Amino acid sequence: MLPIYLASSSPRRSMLLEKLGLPFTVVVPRVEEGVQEALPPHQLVETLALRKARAVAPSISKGLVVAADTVVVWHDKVLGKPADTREASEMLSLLSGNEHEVYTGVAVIEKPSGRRVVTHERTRVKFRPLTAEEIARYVATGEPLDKAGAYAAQGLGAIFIAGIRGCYFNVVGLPLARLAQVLKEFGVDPLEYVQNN
Ligand SMILES: Cc1cn([C@H]2C[C@H](O)[C@@H](COP(=O)(O)OP(=O)(O)OP(=O)(O)O)O2)c(=O)[nH]c1=O
Repeated sequence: MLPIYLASSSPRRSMLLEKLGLPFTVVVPRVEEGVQEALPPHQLVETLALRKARAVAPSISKGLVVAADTVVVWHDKVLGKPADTREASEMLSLLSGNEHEVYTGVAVIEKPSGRRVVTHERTRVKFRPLTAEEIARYVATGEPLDKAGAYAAQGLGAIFIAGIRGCYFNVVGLPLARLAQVLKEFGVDPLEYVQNN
């Protein structure tokens, strides 16, 4: 099986990829994540995911480089990671009582061939109405600050979620079912690996 390299600094993405049971190595990509507002969200996350995979690919001689990027979208407004606590509060006020979309782009580059697959997954998340006090208390925990849309579905942010339509793992940062389909295109099958190892 081709060795897998996860081009990500996100501990969440590592934990999610571990669920597939495949061995992998983390390589932190050095990229600028400037949000290009002009692109539609699915193109934006695919572009950013590919940029991360490309940043790592030159240092790999043989294997698959996997990268991802996640944004929250509310009414055509792309919400990345909040710059500070004020922006985190603003984002949560927008999401309060509404349904939003979470897009994660996934890029896989095969080395040495350079063959690549880039795709994305979209999940709809409905928030219950939040009070100003709840938002203030949640922001004070620090949890929202390094998360797209200023919440963590896998953390305390779970108490805001009234419902999810689509892949939950996509919300946390890596759409596992979609990724497994892409890995299969490169001859990597988690079920086959588990059976043989
Ligand atoms: C919506 C949501 C996002 N997030 C996280 C996933 C991503 O880590 C982060 C979005 O930022 P990203 O820029 O996608 O990723 P990152 O900078 O954390 O890591 P890297 O680029 O090195 O791979 O938001 C959650 O953990 N839970 C959630 O519910």
